[in-house]
Amino acid sequence: MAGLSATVLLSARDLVSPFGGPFTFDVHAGECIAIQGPSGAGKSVLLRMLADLDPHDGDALLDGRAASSMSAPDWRAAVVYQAAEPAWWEDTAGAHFANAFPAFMDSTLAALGLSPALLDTEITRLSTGERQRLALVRSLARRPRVLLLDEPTAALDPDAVARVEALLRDRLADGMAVLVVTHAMEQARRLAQRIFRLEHGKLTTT
Ligand SMILES: Nc1ncnc2c1ncn2[C@@H]1O[C@H](COP(=O)(O)OP(=O)(O)OP(=O)(O)O)[C@@H](O)[C@H]1O
Repeated sequence: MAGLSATVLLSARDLVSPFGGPFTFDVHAGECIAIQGPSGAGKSVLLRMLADLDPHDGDALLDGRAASSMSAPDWRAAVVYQAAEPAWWEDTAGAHFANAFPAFMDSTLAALGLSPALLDTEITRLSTGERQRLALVRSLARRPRVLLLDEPTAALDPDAVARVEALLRDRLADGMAVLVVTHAMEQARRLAQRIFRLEHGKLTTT
């Protein structure tokens, strides 16, 4: 873990769901952990437990503070989960960014190769890859301490994948932690300091 902060940001403590666990591990500030494993192994459930979105036993801690001692909205503002197929509740992507800083929007859209005009396009008319990158913009606009990404580049071409990874590296350098579920071993090797494998309800480090 050379170059990484020694600061533990997020801790999972005996997290258990009907689909796996107990999971106990620490994530450091600025660290990226990739999670791999077969379809249906429970990778999404693990991320959703960390975001306090799925029922579970055990607890998660942020800066040593237990999720169970915080309100769900406060926890989820700091520990942000991005689904593999994120939901949109307004007609356009732009309507989801009412509170985002213009400078953040300009630089983040440019970094991801997205035209600002896409913000005014109906969500249903956007390509899958455009929606996937706009979902990342939406997640980052919340300024998470920990970002939980569920297959964030599954719909993207190699250039867009490289842009996403570069943007994540920038945020990691600023101290954000990332847990990313990815089936792409090469991506896991490029981004992550540690790679976890989830199979038969158990986590191992590869
Ligand atoms: N709310 C739920 N109710 C019932 N079963 C669920 C629920 N959520 C997840 N599951 C089941 O839990 C198991 C793990 O699902 P999960 O989505 O975490 O798998 P995954 O490892 O992310 O798979 P994939 O790589 O295909 O996305 C699956 O068998 C799924 O059907």
